Amino acid sequence: MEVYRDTDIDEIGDNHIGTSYDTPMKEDAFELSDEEKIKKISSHFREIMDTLGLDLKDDSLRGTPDRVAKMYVKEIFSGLNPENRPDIKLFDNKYKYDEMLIEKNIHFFSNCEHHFVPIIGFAHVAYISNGKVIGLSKINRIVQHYAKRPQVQERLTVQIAEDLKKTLGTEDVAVLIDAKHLCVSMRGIEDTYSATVTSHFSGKFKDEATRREFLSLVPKPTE
Ligand SMILES: Nc1nc2c(ncn2[C@@H]2O[C@H](COP(=O)(O)OP(=O)(O)OP(=O)(O)O)[C@@H](O)[C@H]2O)c(=O)[nH]1
Ligand SMILES: [Zn+2]
Repeated sequence: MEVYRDTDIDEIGDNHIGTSYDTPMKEDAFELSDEEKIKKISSHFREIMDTLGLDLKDDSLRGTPDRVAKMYVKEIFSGLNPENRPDIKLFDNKYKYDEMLIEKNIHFFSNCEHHFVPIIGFAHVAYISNGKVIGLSKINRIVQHYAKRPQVQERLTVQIAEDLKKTLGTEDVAVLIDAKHLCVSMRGIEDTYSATVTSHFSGKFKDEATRREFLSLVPKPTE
């Protein structure tokens, strides 16, 4: 009898498992300007509304396609454009601070890439300085940058961790995300209470004691 193993999953159907944590983007993703993208999305969204049977002559609905298009490009999906990655200035760790620094309770809104409805949650991020110190708000800005993309929580977690590692020149980074997916609560299974917890620990945070210290200092995932 054939025994099914979890590792067989990538050979089943076209369920290809990639190795990259990059958001899958087309080669020509940046050929259109923001203004051109807004125009195109607006026209497609008008079609969606029209197909749903909405009267686009109504004065409240008339501007919606433009509003949605602008919101996608300039606001909730602005993190797809690498030019919008925040400028990060590092400082020397003159104070020789050698314990972990935690930026906790970073509240974010993202959107699920499967259903395009919100993911709402908290990120808790920590690092141990390797000589450089990052401005606190820049940690929040990095989280917001990757949150402003269609996402899955696993990728969001890894993208934040990998960016910080590169920026700070250290492997000693931890990221914990506790979030609610509206695609699970407002539709489908309609579970209002479940939440999703993901984490990434690398460098010194792989040590049991360091990981435990981090976990003891951030809020427990909602019970
Ligand atoms: N791993 C992972 N899955 C997610 C995330 N956000 C949403 N999903 C899931 O993605 C899956 C998409 O599965 P499909 O079966 O194609 O979609 P669906 O028919 O709408 O699924 P239901 O939500 O179960 O109705 C769902 O199970 C979602 O709950 C995420 O961040 N990570
Ligand atoms: Zn979803």
